[in-house]
Amino acid sequence: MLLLVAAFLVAFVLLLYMVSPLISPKPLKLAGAHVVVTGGSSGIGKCIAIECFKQGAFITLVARDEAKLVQAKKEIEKHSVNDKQVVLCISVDVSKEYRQVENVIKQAQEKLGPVDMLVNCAGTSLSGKFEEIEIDRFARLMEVNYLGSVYPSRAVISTMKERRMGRIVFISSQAGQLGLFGYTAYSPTKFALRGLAESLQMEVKPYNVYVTVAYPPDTDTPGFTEENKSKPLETKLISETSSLCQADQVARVIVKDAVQGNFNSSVGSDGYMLSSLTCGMSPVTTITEGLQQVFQTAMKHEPAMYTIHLLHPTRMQTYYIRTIRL
Ligand SMILES: NC(=O)C1=CN([C@@H]2O[C@H](COP(=O)(O)OP(=O)(O)OC[C@H]3O[C@@H](n4cnc5c(N)ncnc54)[C@H](OP(=O)(O)O)[C@@H]3O)[C@@H](O)[C@H]2O)C=CC1
Ligand SMILES: CCCCCCCCCCCCCCCC(=O)[C@@H](N)CO
Repeated sequence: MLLLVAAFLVAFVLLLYMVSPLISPKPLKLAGAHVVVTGGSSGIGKCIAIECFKQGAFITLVARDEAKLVQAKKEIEKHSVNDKQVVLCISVDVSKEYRQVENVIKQAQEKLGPVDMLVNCAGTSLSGKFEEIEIDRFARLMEVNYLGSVYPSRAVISTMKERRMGRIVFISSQAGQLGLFGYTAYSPTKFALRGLAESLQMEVKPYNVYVTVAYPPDTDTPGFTEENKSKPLETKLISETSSLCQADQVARVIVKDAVQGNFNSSVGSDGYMLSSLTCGMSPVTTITEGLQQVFQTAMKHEPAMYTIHLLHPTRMQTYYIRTIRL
C-alpha cells in the first residue's frame, strides 16, 4: 500500500515536471516596455517605477497630487539608462469614475504605446477598532483599494489580450492573507484583490497575460507613517512580529515576480511562510509551488484531500489552460 502511494507520488512529480514548460511563462523584457504604475508618486509604487526605469522601461505615473507626481518624476529620471526613456505623469483619482481612468490609459497609450505592465499600487490604509472607524471609511477604502485596481485593469485588459502579452500586478498586503486586530476596514479590501486576481488569471492565461498578487509586509513609506498615527497598540504589537521592510527592497521582489509571471509574490521568510500557509488553490507558476500547496494540504487533511487538491478539474485548468478556441 505504502509502495503504491510512493509510486503514485513519483509518477505525479514526473508528470508535473513534464508539464512544467506549459505553466512557466516567458519573462517580460522591461527594456523599452511601457509600465503604468498607479500610486507611483510615493512609497512602494515610486520604488517599483524606479526599479522598472533602471531596467530600461518607459513609465507612466498615475496619482492625484500633481506636485508629488512632478517630484517623483524628477527622482525617477535620475536612474535613466538611456536618453530615450520617458516618465509621463497623469493626475487622476483611480477610484471615482471608470471613464476618467479609461481616458488616462488612452492618453498614456497614445504617448508611450500599449501598456506592457500595469502595477496597481494606488491604495491607502487605515487601522482602528471596528466600532471606532467612521462608517464612511469602509466604503471609501473599498473604492480606493479595490475599485481603484479594477478600473485601470479593466482599461488595459482588452489590448493586452489582443496583443497576446502583458502583466497586471495587484498590491495586496500580508493583511490580505490573514485578518488582524485593527484592520477590519483595510483587510477586506486586500482580500478582495486576491479574489479578483485569481479569477482574472484564469481568464487571461490563454492570452499569455500574467497576473501577480503581491503581499508586502509593513514597509517604511509615507503611507505607513500616516497609518501609524491611529494604529491601536494591539495592532502595533502583532505587526512587530513580522519585519518592517524598505520600499526599494519590496519593489525589487515585486518587479522580479511580475517579470517572471509568478502569481504569488511575497517578501522575506515570514512572507514566504504566510504565503505557504494561506496558499488555498491559487494558480501556480512553478512546480515547487504546486507541490508545496499539495503538501500544505496534506498536513491539514486526509490523503484523499490532497489528491483532490492536485487533480481537481479546476486545478487542472490552472495547469493547462493555454488556448481556447471560442
Ligand atoms: N507601506 C506598507 O506597510 C504596505 C503597503 N501596502 C500597499 O501598498 C500600496 C502603496 O502603499 P504605500 O507605498 O505605503 O503608500 P503611500 O501612501 O506612500 O503612497 C500611495 C500612493 O497612492 C496614490 N493614491 C492614493 N489614493 C489614490 C487615488 N484614489 N487615486 C490615485 N492615486 C492614489 C498616492 O498619491 P496621491 O495621494 O497623490 O493620489 C501615492 O502615490 C497600498 O495599496 C498599500 O495598501 C501593502 C502592504 C504594506
Ligand atoms: C508562520 C508565519 C509567520 C508570519 C507572521 C505574520 C504576522 C502578521 C503580521 C502582519 C503585519 C501586517 C501587515 C500589514 C501591512 C499593511 O498593509 C499596512 N502597513 C499598510 O500600510
